[in-house]
Amino acid sequence: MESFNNFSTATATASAFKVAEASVAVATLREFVKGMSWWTVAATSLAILLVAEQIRYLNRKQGIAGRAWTIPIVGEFLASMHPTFEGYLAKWESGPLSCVSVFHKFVVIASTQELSRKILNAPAYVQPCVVDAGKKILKHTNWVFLDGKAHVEYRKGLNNLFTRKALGVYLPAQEQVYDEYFKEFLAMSKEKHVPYMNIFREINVAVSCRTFCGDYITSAAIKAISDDYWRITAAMELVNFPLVLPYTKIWYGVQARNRVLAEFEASSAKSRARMQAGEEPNCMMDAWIKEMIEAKAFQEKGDANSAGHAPILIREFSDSEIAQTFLSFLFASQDATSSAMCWLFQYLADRPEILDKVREEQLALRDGDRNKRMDIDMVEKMTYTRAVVKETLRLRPPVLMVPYAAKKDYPITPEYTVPKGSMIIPTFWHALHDEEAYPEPNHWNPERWTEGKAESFPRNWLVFGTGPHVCLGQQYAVMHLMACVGKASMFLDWDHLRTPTSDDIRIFATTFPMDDLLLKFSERAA
Ligand code: HEM
Repeated sequence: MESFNNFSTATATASAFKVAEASVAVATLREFVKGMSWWTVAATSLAILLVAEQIRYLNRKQGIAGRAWTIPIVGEFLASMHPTFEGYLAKWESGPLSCVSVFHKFVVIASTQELSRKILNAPAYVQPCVVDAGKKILKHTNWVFLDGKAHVEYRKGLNNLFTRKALGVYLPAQEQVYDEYFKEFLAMSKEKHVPYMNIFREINVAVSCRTFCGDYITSAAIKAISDDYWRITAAMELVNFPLVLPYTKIWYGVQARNRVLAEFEASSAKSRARMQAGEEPNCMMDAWIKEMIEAKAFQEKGDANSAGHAPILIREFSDSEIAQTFLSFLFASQDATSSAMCWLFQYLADRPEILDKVREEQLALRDGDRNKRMDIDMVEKMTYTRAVVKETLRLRPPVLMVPYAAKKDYPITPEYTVPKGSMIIPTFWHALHDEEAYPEPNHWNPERWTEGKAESFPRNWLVFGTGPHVCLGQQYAVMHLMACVGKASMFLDWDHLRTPTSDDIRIFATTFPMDDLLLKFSERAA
């Protein structure tokens, strides 16, 4: 007890001294400031803040690559407004871990396969980071913002939409869209080469809407969604005005989002009625709603579903939740799939000997009859066409990086800890251009997937990410690209007008040919 009292007295005395010291310091500072003009006070405060900013930056940076000092206040904001591929590459090549600062945000970039995989598989430390505009457009209630167990649970309920059986159900609607658009391709570029980047964006919206909503959605509504989607992409800026004021980009984006959601919600209601009437599913909404109905029946009566297994009822989802989920799919798929389609048509036009091999495979799979409709068995046997798609995705990955946020201090290497609150970005370029896995990595060589050793390096295949947030639609995306280009090879010839920038990469959410891809289509003789 005695020693406790002594300790308390000593502590109280020390505290009293500290208070006295602090009061003296404040008084001295006050005297010092008194002799200064307001301008001097303001300038001194600013100088202190700027020095503190640099110290903070250096403390976070430690030994990793990056500027020796950060640009005051804005950091690398201006460079981030107009990103170039060459700028990104220089950053990735500067070190396995590098950093930038944008306003107050500290950003760590990982460029090696090992570090990128490590981040994507570290849900205890990181979670996906969506720009502020993303939350406004997709709505805060969207499932993509869930983390940890809640995310895993929600995702489980969506896996059934991408099974082999389900993918087969969506194919007829997809093929119908290819038929319609191929006619448009022929009409559009009859006279001369035209830029196809936007046209490919449009066909991908149409394929997505038909796959998600089947015939519940009209062609006019799909066209409107395609136009609206531009507004959604345009609103996705790194930094937006914080309020949704009328006639700003973000406001147009939110209006567009509302129209898309209204269409998807109405489709979900129609699908629910048709599935409740016991009809066959032919789109993703049908597949989801049918699974829910069957799971409920199983809970109530113990009936196995039509596939003979006991379905799991995660929970019942409302039309509004279903619509929001499909909005997230449209958001996740639209730019990436359009990017892949551009490069695919470009490379095949530039290398006719490879296109000939695709044609040979496609015709053989149709037993010599190019009019034969596709089914899942046929698509699965497209070995060479798959190699062409994979090689295109490898050489020109649509998604170059995925921003994550550090939930807590993250000791990513023995030497470096990513500070809590930083943005941390795994990147994919180096993994996908690794000399060992892909000799001559800048050469487009589909054979590396059939005869070469590319398939022996699954850890390098980061096109669709990895870990708990790995792309949900990857099988569907590859199947759609194979089916589309395979069918095009049967009915269309296309010529690419090469320009000096055809192989350069334009960053527009994803990667596109710098010259917007100038193509001319003509009908192919039977
Ligand atoms: C070539 C086309 C595509 C590419 C390159 C691509 C790539 C990616 C990447 C890199 C991620 C992040 C993975 C991670 O954080 O580890 C992702 C996530 C996602 N993708 Fe894709 N994607 C494509 C097409 C699609 C399609 C067609 C759909 C749906 C129909 C889709 C749905 C999603 C969803 C829902 C997520 C988030 C998953 C989650 O957070 O759990 N993607 N995608």
